[in-house]
Amino acid sequence: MAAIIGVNGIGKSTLLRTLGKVQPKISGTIQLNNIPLEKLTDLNLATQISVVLTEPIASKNLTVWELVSLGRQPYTNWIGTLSDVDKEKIKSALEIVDLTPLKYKKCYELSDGQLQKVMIARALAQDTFIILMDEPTSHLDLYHKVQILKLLQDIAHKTKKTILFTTHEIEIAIQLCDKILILEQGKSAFGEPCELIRNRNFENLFPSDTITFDSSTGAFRVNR
Ligand SMILES: Nc1ncnc2c1ncn2[C@@H]1O[C@H](COP(=O)(O)OP(=O)(O)OP(=O)(O)O)[C@@H](O)[C@H]1O
Repeated sequence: MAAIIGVNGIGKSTLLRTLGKVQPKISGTIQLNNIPLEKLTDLNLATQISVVLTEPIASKNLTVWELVSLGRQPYTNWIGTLSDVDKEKIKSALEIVDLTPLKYKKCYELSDGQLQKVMIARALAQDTFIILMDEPTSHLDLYHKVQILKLLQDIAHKTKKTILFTTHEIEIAIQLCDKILILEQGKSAFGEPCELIRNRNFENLFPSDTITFDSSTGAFRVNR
C-alpha cells in the first residue's frame, strides 16, 4: 500500500488520474508491465487497474449491490448480464468491506464512510491487481479515516494487490503505508516511511516557521 502526499496543488490527483489513464499525460512515459499505457485498450486496462475518484457517485439511486456490480463491467457482455463468477466476486467484495447486511440499501441512504466502502468494494469486484484511489478518506472523521486506511492496508497485504492513493493524512500514512511518494516541486522522494523519516524528507514539506516535523514521533507540530 502506497500513498502519494504533498501540499495542495502539487499535482497528486493529476498524477493519480494520469496513471489510471483518466486524463492524458502532460509529459513522460507510463508503462504497465513494460507496455506503454497508451498501447493498452480501455477494456484491457480496466482488467488491470481500477480507479476510484473523488467525484460524487453518478447514481446514488442504485442499491449497494448494483453499484458494486458495475465493477464487473469489463467482464460482462454488452447488456451487462452477470455470470455466477461475477456474482461470486461481488459477494466476496461486499464481505471484505463488511457491507453484506446493507447490500439492498440505496446508496443515498448510506453515510460517507459506508459509501467509501462501497467504492472500495466496486474496485475489489473489478478484480484488478492495481487499485488507484483519490483521497479515499476525505469527508471522514478521524476514526473512519483510520478504519478505511486500515481496511485498505489489510486488503493490500492479504490479496497482494497494489493500492496507491492520494491523501493529506500524512501521519496516518506514515503509520500504515508500506511506501510513500512525497511530491515536491523539482524533486520527489519515494520509499518506506522510516527511510523517508531518516532522510529528513518530511521536514521541508511545509514552511518551517509554521509547522515542524518531529522525526522521533513521526508527527507534525504546530509552531506557536
Ligand atoms: N506535472 C504537471 N505539470 C503542469 N501542471 C500540473 C502538473 N501536475 C498538476 N498540474 C496542475 O496543477 C493543478 C493542481 O493539481 P492537482 O489538483 O493534481 O493537485 P493536488 O496535489 O491533487 O491538489 P489538492 O491537494 O489541493 O487536491 C492542476 O491545475 C493541474 O492541472
